[in-house]
Amino acid sequence: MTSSIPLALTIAGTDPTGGAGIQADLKTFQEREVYGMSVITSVVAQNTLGVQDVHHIPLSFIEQQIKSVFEDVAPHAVKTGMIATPEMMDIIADSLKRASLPYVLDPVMVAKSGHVLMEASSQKIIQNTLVPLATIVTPNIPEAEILVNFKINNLDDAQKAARVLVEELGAQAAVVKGGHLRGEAIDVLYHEDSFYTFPTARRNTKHTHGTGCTFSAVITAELAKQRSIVEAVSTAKKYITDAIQFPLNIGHGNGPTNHWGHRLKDTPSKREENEHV
Ligand SMILES: Nc1ncnc2c1ncn2[C@@H]1O[C@H](COP(=O)(O)OP(=O)(O)OP(=O)(O)O)[C@@H](O)[C@H]1O
Ligand SMILES: Cc1ncc(CO)c(N)n1
Repeated sequence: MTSSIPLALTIAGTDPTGGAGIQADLKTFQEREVYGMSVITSVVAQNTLGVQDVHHIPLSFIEQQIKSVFEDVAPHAVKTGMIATPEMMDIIADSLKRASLPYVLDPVMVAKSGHVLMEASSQKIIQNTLVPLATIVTPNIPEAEILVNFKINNLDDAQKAARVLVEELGAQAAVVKGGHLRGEAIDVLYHEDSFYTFPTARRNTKHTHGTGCTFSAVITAELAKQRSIVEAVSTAKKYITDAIQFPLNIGHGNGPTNHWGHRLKDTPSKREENEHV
């Protein structure tokens, strides 16, 4: 039975402190009023200070989780986050090919803390298996550099990378996120022969754990509602800006963003409180 309620699925790793991975995705789906579902690839012992340990879920069990979801509650859009090994990529690619639905690929490689979340041997595999299936791929600057194989030092390079991801590597659209460049936080989208830029002021904060997961989860939620790619990226940029703007100050390190930040921007006292943070 097909549902009129938008349904989104995330296939990713976990963050027990709730700022990144599956937990961030589900919070984001909920805030965007989309019913959220999740398939876990790796259980990660991590917090705002870093990654302490990783336990990979056996391949057959990842496959079974995906089967359980699709046999009962077929999603309208899916995203993938942390996929650590080439073998996991292969089985996920097979499932996505069978399902044929909007697919957001967040090519998670390294956590903000510097911990590697994707085996080096997977970096080439992701290029050949998952990028060509993506409705949109959402790398940060270091991830884009690995995928396109050149350095990105400025906006021009980011645009060039977004175009390569589409025209040479086969994604339908690509947004290169500017969180790691200097100056304004500018994201660059390339889709249907056109560039779109989404600039915001860079917030001087250390609480950016899980920004990429949250950003791609919004895009997934919006695609589940059948919004266009440009509209979905624009909504994601606004949502993550609000989530960074109203920090929660949780944890001893790089804390999570505020997934309900978008609800606070119309509250004058909250806005003033955060104006100078
Ligand atoms: N300091 C900041 N101020 C404003 N916007 C930011 C800042 N840092 C990141 N962003 C925005 O957050 C979104 C995610 O970008 P970013 O490059 O941080 O992703 P990421 O590195 O994949 O995140 P993570 O690995 O922590 O999940 C983008 O829209 C980016 O422009
Ligand atoms: C599980 C997971 N996915 C993605 C990231 C990147 O933010 C993270 N830290 N942990």
